[in-house]
Amino acid sequence: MWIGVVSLFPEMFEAITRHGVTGRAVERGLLELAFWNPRDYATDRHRTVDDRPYGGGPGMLMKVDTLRGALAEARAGAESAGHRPSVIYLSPQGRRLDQAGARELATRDGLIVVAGRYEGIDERVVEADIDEEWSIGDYVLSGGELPAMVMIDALAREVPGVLGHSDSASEDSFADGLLDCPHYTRPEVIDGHRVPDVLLSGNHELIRRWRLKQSLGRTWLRRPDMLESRTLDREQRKLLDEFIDEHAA
Ligand SMILES: c1cc(-c2cnc[nH]2)ccn1
Repeated sequence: MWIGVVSLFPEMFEAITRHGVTGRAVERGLLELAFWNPRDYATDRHRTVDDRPYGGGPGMLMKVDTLRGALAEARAGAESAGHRPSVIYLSPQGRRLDQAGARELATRDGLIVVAGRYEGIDERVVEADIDEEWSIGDYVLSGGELPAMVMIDALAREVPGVLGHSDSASEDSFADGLLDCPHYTRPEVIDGHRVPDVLLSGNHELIRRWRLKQSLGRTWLRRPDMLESRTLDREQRKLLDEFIDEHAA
């Protein structure tokens, strides 16, 4: 998947281009990131990239001409790579990113992701140049780079071939709308606390049912809202009822 990034700090993205699942996806050509820095489109001696807000008040905005210069080149880059990308702006005013949203974004014919800095960007640029605003949560950060990396990491895992058999996405509970079950690894006992016997049994069907029951139970306890929008099948209903009975006991 082709992703163009407009950012004043492209070097931040080494966190995903040089490490882990996303780093390997880039190496294998399954994920392609290209960067355009508004500072490269500054024409003044100080290479200015911010500007004062009309109406006064604290803080600055991204300078319009340098931002739009980078955006125009990113569009040209997408076109020459044969893509017709959606242009995404990361902001607290956007649609909340969740697993379904990541899955949807992974199907697009490329993305251009705009990472804002300062107090953000001119509203006329949002209206003219941005297709969709997306948020990773209700908090204000120092810029859009970390949210952009969170979004790219989440959608990259949905790109066919990115996750190998050793990765977990197929088991990822969020992938099926539940919280994840507890996980255990060596040693068998930590401070007197043993690994649940079922996980040592070698009985894969019992283990599958235990893990599903734990996911359902955890979701019921910690995120009941996720269950409201979900129809449980017969097995899931039975396992959750068992969990609730055991929890009440
Ligand atoms: C997306 C973007 C942001 C953000 C961008 N710049 C400051 N905060 C916060 C949450 N989700």
